Amino acid sequence: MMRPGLDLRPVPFRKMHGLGNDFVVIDARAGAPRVTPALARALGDRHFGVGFDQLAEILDPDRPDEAARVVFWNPDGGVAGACGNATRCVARLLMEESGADALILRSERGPLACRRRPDGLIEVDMGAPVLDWTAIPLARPADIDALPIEGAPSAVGMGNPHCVFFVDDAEAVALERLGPAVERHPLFPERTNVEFVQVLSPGRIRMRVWERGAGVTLACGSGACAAAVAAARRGLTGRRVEVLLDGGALQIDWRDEGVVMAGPAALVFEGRLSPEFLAGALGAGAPAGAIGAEAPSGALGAGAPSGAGGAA
Ligand SMILES: N[C@H](CCC[C@H](N)C(=O)O)C(=O)O
Repeated sequence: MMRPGLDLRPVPFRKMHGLGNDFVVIDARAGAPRVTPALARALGDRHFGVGFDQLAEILDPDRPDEAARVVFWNPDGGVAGACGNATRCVARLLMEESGADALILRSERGPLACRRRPDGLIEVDMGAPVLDWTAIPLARPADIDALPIEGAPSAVGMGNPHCVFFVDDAEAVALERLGPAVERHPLFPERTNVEFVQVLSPGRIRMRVWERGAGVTLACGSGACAAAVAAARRGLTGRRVEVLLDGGALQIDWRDEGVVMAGPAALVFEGRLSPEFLAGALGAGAPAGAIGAEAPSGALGAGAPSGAGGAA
């Protein structure tokens, strides 16, 4: 039931995807109400909500040279420190809005330089890989190129943790069985995204992914970056590779300045979340300034990171 006094105006959103890794994008700039963990969970439900692999929330920049800040939510209500495919989608939207061919977004991990290439693909510098076990993070010191887990996977951070297995046949991997077990392996205190990689040639790899807080997805940009770094560190590939995902291909180039990813960003539809959906999703409890609150006044809703067990 809708409480009298609740401000449940329709909330505009966009549905986008990068290689079938799909996103709801909510523009919370200019004091618009913020996303909460409860809204992310309700909206992420593919039957009772809209459904997404991640929700990208666009916030006002806090530096004049940056276009916006962006927060990535998983459907379990947790926050992800990085999302490569959604970064390209948000970059595309804001480039179309401003007419610029390049801009800087800021995520939890820092600035992300984005540009539109002449071939129409969106390119993002995802930053340097995190190769220090404390920062990935791992629970204890370990060789990040051969973790003490069956299959001796690699660990790489891209603003979020990744555990990369090298396999002979990526198609044969039981992703839905292995993914959740590795996601919650005690070596990863904030849980982890899980990639299975088959090296096809020094310039091409095949990858399938299980995402922390989301499950099997058709593509993962940060995961493709992590896989490319892990493969190059093992000498299996060069530093430039094409990564073939279930939803299509990404180009990854591990340069001195960072891991540069290029791929498409697609807009599917624009819609509005109905007051009825919001009332059911949020019940009586949205904090001030959040979507569904009594008095949206710009206060920030707080989300616990997926990794900190924020998903209830
Ligand atoms: N799909 C995203 C990554 C989401 C990672 C998220 N599942 C996490 O908890 O870190 C990408 O394109 O990079």
